[in-house]
Amino acid sequence: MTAPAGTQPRRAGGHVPAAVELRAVSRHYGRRQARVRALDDVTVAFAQGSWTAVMGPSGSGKSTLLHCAAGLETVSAGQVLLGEHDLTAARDAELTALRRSEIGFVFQSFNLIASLTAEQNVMLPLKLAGQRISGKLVREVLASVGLEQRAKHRPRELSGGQQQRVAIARAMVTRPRVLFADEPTGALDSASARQVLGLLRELVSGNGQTIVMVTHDPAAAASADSVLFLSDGRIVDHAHAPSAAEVAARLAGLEG
Ligand SMILES: Nc1ncnc2c1ncn2[C@@H]1O[C@H](COP(=O)(O)OP(=O)(O)OP(=O)(O)O)[C@@H](O)[C@H]1O
Repeated sequence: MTAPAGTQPRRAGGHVPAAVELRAVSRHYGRRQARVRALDDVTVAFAQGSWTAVMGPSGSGKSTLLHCAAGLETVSAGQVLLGEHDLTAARDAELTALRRSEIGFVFQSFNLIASLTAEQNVMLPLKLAGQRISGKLVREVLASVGLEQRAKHRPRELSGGQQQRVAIARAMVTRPRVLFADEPTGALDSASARQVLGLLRELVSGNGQTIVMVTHDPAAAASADSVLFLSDGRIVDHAHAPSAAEVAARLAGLEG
């Protein structure tokens, strides 16, 4: 199915290129009777500088979509394009390099390394990518998430919201083309969640960052520019700038 045009907004002066695009992507698990079609012929383009939330009932394929788009999972059919790179045609070494330089990933459970300080966690992707580590850049990225005073703190010395902001700084330090977020506010209280969503908004509006975010929370989804709804591995609905109440109503319709 082709996603509605709103997923790939047009702006004055022409067409906004896609940061990441899925073309007729399917992903199956298992064989024969046990076969599950987690994604079923999904075509969607996420425009540069857009923030899209992905919602749907449990098991509808949200995480599978995110993982396939980020090159963390192979697809059974179709193509995933990250800018000019075809992830589905990339060899392992190229895929690893693309994941390190072009993709940022933020998880519900933060996934920070407990023994490292905030700044060491933020440096890690640069180290892994074999890039020069600039202390100035690391300080700037930590400052951009409001944690310049916490550089030397370890994760256990930080609140959940602060840990997630370190995780966002870590994901952003390589200046990725796309930031993928899997339930980034799922483990946070509502005040910390609002702060993290405010930070994501700044990244999109201030830096033109592209964000694709899976969430179960209608309020979080309503913070994005648009919301895609999945059901049984297919895109079944799309809303542009909906309110949290509209998101909740559409989701209830799918879960019904
Ligand atoms: N490794 C796997 N092996 C077999 N089936 C899988 C695997 N991963 C996911 N699935 C199945 O694929 C379907 C989609 O799963 P996915 O995790 O993408 O859904 P989701 O919408 O993210 O769900 P939730 O909201 O519960 O996290 C489900 O039926 C799930 O059981």
